[in-house]
Amino acid sequence: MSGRTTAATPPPGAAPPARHPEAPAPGEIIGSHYEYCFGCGGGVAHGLHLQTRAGEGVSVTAEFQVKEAHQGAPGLAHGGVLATALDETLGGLGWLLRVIAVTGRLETDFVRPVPVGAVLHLEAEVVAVAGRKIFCTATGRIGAPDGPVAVRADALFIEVKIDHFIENGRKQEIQAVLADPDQVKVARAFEVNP
Ligand SMILES: CCCCC/C=C\C/C=C\C/C=C\C/C=C\CCCC(=O)SCCNC(=O)CCNC(=O)[C@H](O)C(C)(C)COP(=O)(O)OP(=O)(O)OC[C@H]1O[C@@H](n2cnc3c(N)ncnc32)[C@H](O)[C@@H]1OP(=O)(O)O
Repeated sequence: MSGRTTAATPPPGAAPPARHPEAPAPGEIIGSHYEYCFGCGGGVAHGLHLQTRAGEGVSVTAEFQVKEAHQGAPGLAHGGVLATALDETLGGLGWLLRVIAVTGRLETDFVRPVPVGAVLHLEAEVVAVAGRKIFCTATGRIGAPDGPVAVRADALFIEVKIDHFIENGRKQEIQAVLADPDQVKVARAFEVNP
């Protein structure tokens, strides 16, 4: 069952996604975009620590082990945390297109409860692109890449420029990022996008 709305459905005339020639090779790990990202940063003690990997075509995979700090009901993952795992995995698709994009809409189906200790195997792919709008989908399966589907999402990501972060982020973090040459390299990597 899918609760996809028209907002997350590509309009007629949307283009099939094109893998960028400089996209990471299938199997290559896509590094964290920001050390203090709750989804992928190594600097967040109770974060999800997702490590996303490039897949075939315009797709990515990742694994998320549910920890005690991620509970909603006793012994079960919080739905918002699972949505975050889907969102972060979908965010990795920007690296395959070589665009910076943020979540505009995330429509999530919770199909099965996910116990603490379980590993959620996540997969996301771009379905279509229309201008700045990137239509994509993701699933999270319990225990194995072909395990039972626990969560799935349809999403609309919107391409933005670096200024989106510079103009909207809190000053102290933005200044710290701009002072870090490695982080600037990550942020600027997509600016020239033929
Ligand atoms: C130097 C410092 C930089 C440091 C950064 C470091 C690294 C950066 C690299 C990568 C980071 C990138 C991503 C992170 C990766 C993963 C994390 C997971 C992803 C997230 O967690 S990310 C956070 C949550 N996310 C937001 O924080 C967005 C808040 N939001 C906005 O900032 C605006 O809302 C925005 C920009 C989305 C759009 O604003 P806008 O003004 O640019 O464009 P506009 O409104 O015109 O929309 C254009 C077309 O999209 C349609 N549209 C828009 N929104 C829609 C919706 N909700 N439903 C249906 N349609 C929608 C319109 O209807 C129109 O469609 P049409 O063109 O057909 O009319």
